[in-house]
Amino acid sequence: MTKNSLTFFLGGARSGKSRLAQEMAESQHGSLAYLATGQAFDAEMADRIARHRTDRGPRWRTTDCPLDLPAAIAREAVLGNIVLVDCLTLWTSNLLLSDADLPAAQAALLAALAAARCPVILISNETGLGIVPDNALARQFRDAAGRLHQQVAALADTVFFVAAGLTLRLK
Ligand SMILES: Nc1nc2c(ncn2[C@@H]2O[C@H](COP(=O)(O)OP(=O)(O)OP(=O)(O)O)[C@@H](O)[C@H]2O)c(=O)[nH]1
Repeated sequence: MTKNSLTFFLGGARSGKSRLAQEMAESQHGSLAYLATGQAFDAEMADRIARHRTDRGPRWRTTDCPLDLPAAIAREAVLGNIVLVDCLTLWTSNLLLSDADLPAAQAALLAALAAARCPVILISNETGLGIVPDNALARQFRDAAGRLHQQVAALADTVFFVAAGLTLRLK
């Protein structure tokens, strides 16, 4: 990982991608910034978030950014921290559910990533491998996530696909 490298971990739910991404960040010297897009809408998610916080330990500083992820990346980049974004999937779904301008938000994210002068590691769920969802919102989500993944992967220096705790290097 170089000073301003961009690394992208893409994989299924519970594939191990968060652990692998965290280990990569923790192997570096420097301050660690965790940008969380998840929101505790119910007790199960609150519980999961609490466990993740404990597992990450005191070296990490966490910022919640369910919507304004590009600004959060820009702030951390100024500080020169190692930035881990978990995850683009929930960010996309948060934007869709809040009726935000998705193409504009995605363009702002790509601009923030291109401008960042610090190592950034991004995590996202590959949700596009199943059959066509039968509701319109799910299809909109799947298409938006797929398009974003292509753009992030094009910008990234390194891209891993994660399955069963193992990585396949795509780029
Ligand atoms: N708000 C908030 N969300 C968090 C925090 N820690 C983790 N999360 C969210 O938890 C989610 C990841 O957790 P899981 O759903 O258990 O992981 P997963 O991606 O399915 O599983 P793996 O592939 O094994 O990483 C991400 O969407 C994060 O945003 C936190 O401190 N605050």
